[in-house]
Amino acid sequence: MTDRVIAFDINAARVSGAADGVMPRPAISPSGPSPDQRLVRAKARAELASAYAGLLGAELPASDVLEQMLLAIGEATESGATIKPESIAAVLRVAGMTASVESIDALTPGQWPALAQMANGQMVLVAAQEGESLFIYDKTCPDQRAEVPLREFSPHFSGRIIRARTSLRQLEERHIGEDTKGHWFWGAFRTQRRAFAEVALGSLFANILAVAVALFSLQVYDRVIPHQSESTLWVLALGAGLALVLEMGLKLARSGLMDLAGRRIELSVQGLLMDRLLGMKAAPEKRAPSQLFAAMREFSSVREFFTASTIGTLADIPFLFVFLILVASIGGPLVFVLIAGAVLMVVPGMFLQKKMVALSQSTQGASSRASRLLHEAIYEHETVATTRGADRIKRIWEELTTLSAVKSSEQRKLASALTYWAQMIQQGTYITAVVIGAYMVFAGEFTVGSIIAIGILTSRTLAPLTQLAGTLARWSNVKSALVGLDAIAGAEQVQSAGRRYLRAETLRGAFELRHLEFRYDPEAAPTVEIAGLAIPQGQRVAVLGANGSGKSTLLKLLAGLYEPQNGRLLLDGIDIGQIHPRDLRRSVGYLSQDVRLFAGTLRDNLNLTQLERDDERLYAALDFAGLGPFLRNHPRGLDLPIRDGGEGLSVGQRQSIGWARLWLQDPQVVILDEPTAALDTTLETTLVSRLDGWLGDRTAIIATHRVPILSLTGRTLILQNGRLAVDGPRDAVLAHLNQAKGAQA
Ligand SMILES: Nc1ncnc2c1ncn2[C@@H]1O[C@H](COP(=O)(O)OP(=O)(O)OP(=O)(O)O)[C@@H](O)[C@H]1O
Repeated sequence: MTDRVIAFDINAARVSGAADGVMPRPAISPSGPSPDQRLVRAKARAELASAYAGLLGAELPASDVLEQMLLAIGEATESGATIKPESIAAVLRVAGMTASVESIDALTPGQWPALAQMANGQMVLVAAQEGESLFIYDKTCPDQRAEVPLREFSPHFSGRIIRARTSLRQLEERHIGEDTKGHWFWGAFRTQRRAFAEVALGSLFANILAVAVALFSLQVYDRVIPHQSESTLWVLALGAGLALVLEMGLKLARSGLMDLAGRRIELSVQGLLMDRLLGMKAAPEKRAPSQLFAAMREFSSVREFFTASTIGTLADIPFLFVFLILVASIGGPLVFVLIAGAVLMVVPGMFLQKKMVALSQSTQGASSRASRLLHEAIYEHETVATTRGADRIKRIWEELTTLSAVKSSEQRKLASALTYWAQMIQQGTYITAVVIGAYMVFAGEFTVGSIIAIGILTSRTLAPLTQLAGTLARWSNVKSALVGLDAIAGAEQVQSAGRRYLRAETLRGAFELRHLEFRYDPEAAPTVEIAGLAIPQGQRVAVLGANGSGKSTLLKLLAGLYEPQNGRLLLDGIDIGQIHPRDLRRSVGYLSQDVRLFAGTLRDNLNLTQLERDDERLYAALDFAGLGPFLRNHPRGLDLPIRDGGEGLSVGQRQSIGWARLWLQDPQVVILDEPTAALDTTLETTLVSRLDGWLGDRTAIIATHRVPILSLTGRTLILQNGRLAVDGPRDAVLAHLNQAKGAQA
């Protein structure tokens, strides 16, 4: 009986046998499971979670789960614990499902499929329960299911299960097939519908209470004063005072609610914008980085607009009608004076919207260029100083700041004019209403109390419109900021929403190019144009060519960073665009000509995936790249600070960091752009001697001008103006080149 249950553990053991490509980790503590064992368990659990997601119709490859699990292992290593079911539930939630850990008292068919935790900590995937049997996922069985009697299962069951369900959003995406989230910005408001409904309700009551002061005056002037009734006066005053306190309480609650909703919207929108920015397809011909930078910065104007005070103003506007009805009931035709005043207050703001938007676009354009210049002046300070470029920068800076100051002052003037206009009309309406009211008193149609009440109501009715004039002026900033942000939110993504990519756990690395064309400038000749090229799995190819011949561009195409405009690029016989971007990035390593570092520590820069928790592995990577001795002797070692802008190491050291990152990634395909250009000859020779073994049967495509690295390759391609001019075995091509050189000499 126990054997059956232990057989579930065999899943873990079997998976451990398949733990290829994962570096062994040394044990950290003698007690408890070693990191190796944890890794094996994580792998087994990843497989189970993946199989479970599959049962629910979701695509969640084990490799993706494993990456999340490794993060969990890292955290657990520090606390000495192992992976908890909660972490598995969290991974399932990351994949878009709803998942929770539940304790159950009895085994019933409705609970499954679910992951069940056994008393010894193991996990099993229970697919179904029929009669007195459970069907358990077991990949060694022909139909991947093993039947286990309940009485054998129950004694070993811990009572805890992880239950996941497909979320409504996933169902919508799966069956309706369109992006159901709506507009990236306005869609976020939809999620806060409830909060806004509460705000509207609060506004309704606050506005009704606000009427109290007008009614108080009406009663005092018309009833209390003529009858000199002191007690009524105090009762009315008390009632009006109470209404004021209630109104304030309601407004406070309303602003708290709006603040909360605003914060939630901001967090979700900012998160979405960052996701879109990070997931953007590289399209050098379409967007300048400075535009993106400026657009993101302008989000602050959007944020400022949607603060509680603005939304408060907007929320009060619909209740203008409540006041108008009240005015009509007290003052009859006087309501038309108020309506005319209201129209006059907002019309100029509406008409001037276009001009305001144009002005704010100019201001934002100038300030975004100014910030790019500032960026250059700070980060490229040395170049500016040594190339005597300071005068140019200063001139452009002055031009841009003048432009931005003039445009923004025009904008401010217009906004002030609109506000003053609105205030003037508000006062004018008041005077007109009082004058007409006075005539009505003369004619005996009206009381003095009514005039006072109308006066108060006029101010209350038109007050939100005065603020609206200012709000409309600020709205122009938001409108132009949203245009820039739209470009980010709508940018083509590496991973398109709603698309099902081909999942490939590992890629072997056989490339085939057919009539491939790529150009940066749509009007110009192709930068790379290759009629046909096949690189078999495991081949090491050198790409040579003059500066600007298209080597880097070809490499970026092969790495899947750029998309060809024409032709096909196949990896392992599959169009590279079909492969899931995560799988592509996992299996295809790319070392660029210019290795960039990020602000933080050296450790952060090596461990960009956050999957590496083991400093020994980081040192092994640095040893491979030739930086080990330097860093071991350095007082800060892996904590070496990398400054803002990625400074802190020499160019050659940065290239070595690139090598170390590649070693940690351990990909099957390596694409290297001038990978030793910045290294000294000693380090280059050492690295090349290590590389032969490391490259093994990986496919390697290397653009280079250096001879030592050529010795690693067997085939040479020469590019000329983006076209393949020569393709042959290395020695033959080099001999031919030397002959040609000799003939020229
Ligand atoms: N981001 C870009 N936008 C526009 N044109 C580009 C861009 N990158 C490269 N180019 C152009 O494409 C052509 C090929 O450039 P590429 O960097 O691929 O050449 P390369 O062979 O790698 O040169 P090098 O040996 O100098 O590194 C060049 O004429 C270059 O001007």
